Amino acid sequence: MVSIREEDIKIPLDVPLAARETYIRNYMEITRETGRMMLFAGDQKVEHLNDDFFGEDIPEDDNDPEHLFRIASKGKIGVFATQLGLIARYGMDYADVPYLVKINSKTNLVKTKQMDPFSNQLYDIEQIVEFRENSGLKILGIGYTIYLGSEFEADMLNQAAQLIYNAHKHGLITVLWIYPRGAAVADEKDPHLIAGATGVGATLNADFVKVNYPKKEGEKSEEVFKEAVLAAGRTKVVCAGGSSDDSAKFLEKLHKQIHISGAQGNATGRNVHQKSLDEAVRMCNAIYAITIDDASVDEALKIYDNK
Ligand SMILES: O=P(O)(O)OC[C@H]1O[C@](O)(COP(=O)(O)O)[C@@H](O)[C@@H]1O
Repeated sequence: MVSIREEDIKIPLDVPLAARETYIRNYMEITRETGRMMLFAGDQKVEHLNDDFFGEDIPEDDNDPEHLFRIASKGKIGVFATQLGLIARYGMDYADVPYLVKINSKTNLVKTKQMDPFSNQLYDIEQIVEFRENSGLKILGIGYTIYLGSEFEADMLNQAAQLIYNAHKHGLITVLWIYPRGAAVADEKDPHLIAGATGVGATLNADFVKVNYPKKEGEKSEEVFKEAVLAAGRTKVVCAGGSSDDSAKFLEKLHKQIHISGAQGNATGRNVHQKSLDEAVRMCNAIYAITIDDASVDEALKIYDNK
């Protein structure tokens, strides 16, 4: 198992003295004292409407938002990311879950070819901090999506910068989802562009930046992804999971992202929740084993197969 000590954490200098202890506590909890993050992404009810939750090959359980909370409480995770509204509705029954509030979201109804994407901020940090105090829940961090290259890029960069500055003031951990997208973007998964995105995450002072796994004809993703990890410097890089894949293939890919590319965790949604509760929990535990316990793919598969 990889582990870090409190003194290993490079606390960003916009965290004021009074919030340093909270920042350290949140960082240790979100990374389970390893420096790596396993983020369970449950923000798709806005991002993809009901497409990810209902339909062929998706178990009925998934159509109920509580499925996400059941997984987050029964499975091993670092943090569960979703919108504040869902946390407020279900948090009383899932008080042990570590939460990350996704501050902006947009649906997939307006297509990129119709209009460049813009995801506006839903809450400010003062409200998140108020919610943390009123609910007593473990609100460890915030997340925000930037569509780099969109004609609304400047607004999203500005909101992200302000949110991170204010979040750090209160000791909250910050995760940026950065997806190059819009008319100006020819290839969203171009490795060099993804490296540009993680570099932007670093300049905005995000603790973690979440990107799509790069793809390049004739190259291995785990190799070309190294550019993005390096470009992020002290900001840690994690990958989105993408649409549901064969579980063994997914775990192998994750192992390579961490051990070949240098990613510091993962941020997975559909590959976990588009399963029955029992299978989703086993998948969480297998992902956690690779991310946090440094397990091999075989060891993780045994956990997934319940052997
Ligand atoms: O690329 P898209 O379709 O906008 O997807 C965005 C979604 O992907 C995620 O970043 C990761 O979720 P998945 O693991 O299901 O891909 C979600 O947090 C977000 O809702």
